Amino acid sequence: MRSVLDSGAPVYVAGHRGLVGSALWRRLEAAGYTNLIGASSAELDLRDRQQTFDFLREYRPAVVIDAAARVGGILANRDHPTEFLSDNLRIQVNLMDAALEVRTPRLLFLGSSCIYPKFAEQPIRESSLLTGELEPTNDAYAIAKIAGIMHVQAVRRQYGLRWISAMPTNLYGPHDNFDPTSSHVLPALIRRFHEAKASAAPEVVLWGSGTPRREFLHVDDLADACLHLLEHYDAPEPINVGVGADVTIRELAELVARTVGYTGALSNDLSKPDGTPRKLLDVSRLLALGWKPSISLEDGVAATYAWYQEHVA
Ligand SMILES: NC(=O)C1=CN([C@@H]2O[C@H](COP(=O)(O)OP(=O)(O)OC[C@H]3O[C@@H](n4cnc5c(N)ncnc54)[C@H](OP(=O)(O)O)[C@@H]3O)[C@@H](O)[C@H]2O)C=CC1
Ligand SMILES: C[C@H]1O[C@H](OP(=O)(O)OP(=O)(O)OC[C@H]2O[C@@H](n3cnc4c(=O)[nH]c(N)nc43)[C@H](O)[C@@H]2O)[C@@H](O)[C@@H](O)C1=O
Repeated sequence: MRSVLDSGAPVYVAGHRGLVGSALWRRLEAAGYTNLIGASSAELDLRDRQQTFDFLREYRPAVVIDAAARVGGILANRDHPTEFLSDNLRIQVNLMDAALEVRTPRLLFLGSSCIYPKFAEQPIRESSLLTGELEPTNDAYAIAKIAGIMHVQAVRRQYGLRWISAMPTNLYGPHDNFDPTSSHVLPALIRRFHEAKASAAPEVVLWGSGTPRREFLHVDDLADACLHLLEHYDAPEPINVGVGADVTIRELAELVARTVGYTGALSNDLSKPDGTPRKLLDVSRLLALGWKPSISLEDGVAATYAWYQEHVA
């Protein structure tokens, strides 16, 4: 019988048109996978239980990667907690219940570093989960993700399926969301500096104080790590995925400004939230599995800016 990780095995990438899903698709294709399955949210709304069960019953994937979610930056999370909770719970519960019914042997659930307490000890180990209060701007989203981790653990315990969870740090790359209000900081700054340069604006405004620290992983490295985990990781605990280093938002802005070629001033809008002061992941468990990132922040920002110029600007 074919192994679930053979290149001919049907692999369903939920959310295959998004930042993460499209990178997974590229990585799986590059690895020779020939039987990839995907559906847009217009074709298959994973919040709809019947549609989700019909889809999984038809395709019976050997591997499911859950990269479908309602995702957004700090303001989208702060202002739409109801949708971030409800949509994400429904998407992941429907997907996992349907995958359980067809006994999908291997499933990777993607969470986020925001599951950890706001003031977790740095770098954040997986064992910090549920040891303190969450960051209020994204607590609803974090609770949905924590429920997903528990869902994976429950299925493993009760049904013996080899499902796993990974917790990526902040991601960026091609096919990101560059919308000025709903996006994450890195694509937001690429757009803002590009537009400021084009209009010769004297200054660019950063949300918040610029002092929070964030860790950024290029999405192609994340996709590579996901494949590595599907091949080498099989345990109930979620596993962190990051680069093991972080920068301040001010430092990130200076890097993006240099990349874009913007030479004006930087100022701060202190009416916007800072969010978590720091969330550097401890990635020692991942490194011990023999994986490491290969794209530096400088190279990744340059490549993402080139992609933005070609596809969005
Ligand atoms: N971006 C980041 O910095 C981080 C992301 N993650 C996690 O990675 C995963 C993917 O995020 P990312 O790629 O950034 O997000 P995107 O917003 O780029 O992509 C999300 C994908 O989910 C699909 N989707 C959303 N709602 C539905 C629905 N109701 N039914 C079916 N499909 C749906 C979308 O489909 P369509 O395009 O067809 O509408 C889209 O392809 C998420 O679980 C997120 O939590 C974790 C850490 C950081
Ligand atoms: C991935 C992660 O993403 C979110 O958490 P976050 O890390 O706080 O995300 P962010 O990228 O939006 O902001 C990072 C920092 O950057 C500052 N900042 C400056 N200027 C802009 C700006 O223009 N846009 C944005 N978005 N932020 C800006 C901003 O004020 C903050 O201090 C959650 O959705 C969470 O749920 C989650 O999982």
